[in-house]
Parts: sequence; structure tokens; C-alpha cells
Amino acid sequence: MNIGIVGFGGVGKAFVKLLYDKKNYLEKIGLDINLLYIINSTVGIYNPEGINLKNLIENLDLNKKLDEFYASKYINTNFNKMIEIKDIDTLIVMTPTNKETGQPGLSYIKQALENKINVVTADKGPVMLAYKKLNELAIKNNVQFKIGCTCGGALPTVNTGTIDMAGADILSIEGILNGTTNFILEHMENNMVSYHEALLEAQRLGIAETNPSLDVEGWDTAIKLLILTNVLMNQEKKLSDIAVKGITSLSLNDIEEAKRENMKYKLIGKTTNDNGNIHMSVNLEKIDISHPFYIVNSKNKGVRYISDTLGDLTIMGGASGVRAASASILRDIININC
Ligand SMILES: NC(=O)C1=CN([C@@H]2O[C@H](COP(=O)(O)OP(=O)(O)OC[C@H]3O[C@@H](n4cnc5c(N)ncnc54)[C@H](OP(=O)(O)O)[C@@H]3O)[C@@H](O)[C@H]2O)C=CC1
Ligand SMILES: N[C@@H](CC=O)C(=O)O
Repeated sequence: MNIGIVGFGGVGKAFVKLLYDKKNYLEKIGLDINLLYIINSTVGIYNPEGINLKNLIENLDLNKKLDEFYASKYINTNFNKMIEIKDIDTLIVMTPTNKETGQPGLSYIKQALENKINVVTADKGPVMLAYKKLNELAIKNNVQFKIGCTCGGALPTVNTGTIDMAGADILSIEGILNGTTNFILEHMENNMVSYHEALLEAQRLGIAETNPSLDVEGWDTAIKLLILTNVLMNQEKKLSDIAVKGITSLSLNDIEEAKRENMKYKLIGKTTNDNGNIHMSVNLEKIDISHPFYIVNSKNKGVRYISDTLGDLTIMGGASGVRAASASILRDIININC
């Protein structure tokens, strides 16, 4: 299969490395993934025969920029040219999340689906703002729209809710859905570092959003909660329907005090269905060991679904990270093709 990438930052680069590392595995399952395009905000490279992954990775390790590539082996391209040529089966969208407009990812996804190209996205903005319409567009054009990376990456929140809980009504969703804030809270607690130091470390690890206020002000949790609520509970809620609080008001003193009481602060998103009235919130909660999320440590996350017929299910783990996020993209690509 031929693929193109739009958005080539932390996750995009990790994805290319993963494709290379998993070459033998992919061959064994009969999936020959040929990367034809890489496009970022200013440049794009194209090789109709496929970009040489080994050469690309070696050059990226030397800190070469994408625009240095097309001068030698590749053709200079852009998104519109890629859509015109239309020689890819699947587009991977890894542009920054914009919660107000969903752009630029929203336009890219729409155009790809309209042109009968499958889409796998890490960008949450378009999914949060227009999942239903985009999914209808995919169905109309007989292609697939995969969103597993947008709601926890390696933590399989979407697949668990749609595939493994098929047939059940999900009555409530509760989750630690953001690895950055979970990491910051634990880093402050264990190492007594300031909030700013802990955030810098999360950014160094590549897990914070391009705009980190999305993480620390609770928006990334809210966006993921909203996607899960709309997709799994068949709702059409908006971000403005969620009461959102982040972690920025919490001091090291608050964390120390909680530690003395054997308690922990966690940023938790919650959707409940009260006889058809949906309530959604993102809040800092002080929890003790009896709470299932007490043991969600470091960059890990967790989600709990309560349903009518399949009971009370909690899954934990799926640490945030660019390699794990890229692995959740590969998971979606494999699931399109198997
Ligand atoms: N980091 C993580 O662990 C996870 C991230 N995500 C999501 O994945 C997406 C990417 O994250 P991440 O890789 O960390 O982000 P980065 O900021 O590292 O990379 C974003 C990339 O998008 C490119 N870009 C920006 N604007 C455009 C545009 N108009 N057209 C084409 N490309 C554009 C940037 O190009 P340039 O370099 O030229 O500016 C850059 O290559 C985000 O939506 C994020 O929410 C999801 C799960 C986990
Ligand atoms: N910033 C996010 C990345 C994945 O969605 C996080 O910290 O979980």
C-alpha cells in the first residue's frame, strides 16, 4: 500500500522509524507499506517509487531538515499536488491539534476522504469538531477514517469502546487521558521539582502538545473525553459543554500535603448519563488508594467504562510518548488492511 504523511514533527518522525523497525513484521503479515510523501508546514518531498526509510532516518539523525532532501533524491511537492496525483491509498495526518478550528488537519482529512483516500489521524481537532461528518464522508466514499491515536494513543480507548464493548450501552466514561499532566503531577510529587521544571521535562520527552497549555489547562483531556463521549455514547456534544479545570493552580505544597495523607492529585475527565442528561467535566481530584486510578503512574493513562451489559471495565497503561503514539497509528493502518 502507498501512504503519505502530512505533519512531520515528533510523532511523524517516530512513525517513520517504526515503519523501518517493523519492516520484517509487516512483510510477514503481507503488508508492504510504501511511503511516497512527507509534507510539513513549508515543504514536501515525494518519490513515486517510495522514500528510502533507512536513508531518511540516517539524515534525520544528522539533524537534516526536510527541505534539504528534495534537492537530491526527491521531488518538491505539496498537499494539493499529492491530491491531484492521487497515488496513495492512505493519508496519515499528524498536524498540531487546534481546538478552535481543527485546521490545518480538518481540510487535509476532508480532501483526502473526498478523493477516496483512507485517513489515519493523530490530530484531535478535526475529530473533536467533525467526527460524525468526516466518518459519513468516509463511508460515502468507501474508505476508512481511523482515530485510535487521538484518544490516548497506545491506550486503546476507542477500539475497546467500539469493538470490545459492541452491543453494550456505555453509561459512564472516566479517565486519566493526558500523559503530560499525569507525568508532571508525579514528577512534582516524587522529586519535589517545580511545576515549570516538570513541564519542561514533559516537553523534552515529546509528550506535551505543540501548544502545552492544551495539556496543563485540561483541554487535551477534555478533547479526548469529548471524542469518546460523541463516538461511544452517540452524542453531538461540544467542548463548551464541558466544565474544564487544569493543573496550573496546584502548588508543590498542595502536593506535599496530599502525600502526607497518602493521597494523590489526578486530572480526571468524566462523562455521566443521568437519565439522558449528559454531564461532562475535567477536574483535579484528590484520590486515595481505593480509587482505580491511584496506581496510574508516570506517563500512563487509564479509562473506565461502565456499561449496561458488559459491566465495569478499567484499562490502564498506554504511556504517552512519540513512539507509542506512532505505534497506535500503525495499529490503525494494519486494522484498515486486515
Ligand atoms: N506527541 C504525542 O505523544 C502525541 C501527539 N498526538 C497528536 O499528534 C499531532 C502531532 O503531534 P507532534 O508530532 O507531537 O507535534 P509536533 O509539533 O512535533 O509536529 C507537528 C508537525 O505538523 C507540521 N505542520 C504544522 N502546520 C502544518 C500545515 N499547515 N501543513 C502541514 N504540516 C504542518 C509541523 O511542520 P513544521 O515542522 O514545518 O512546523 C510539524 O512537522 C498533534 O495533533 C498531537 O495532538 C497524539 C497522540 C500523542
Ligand atoms: N499531550 C498528550 C499526547 C497524546 O495525546 C498527552 O500528554 O497525553
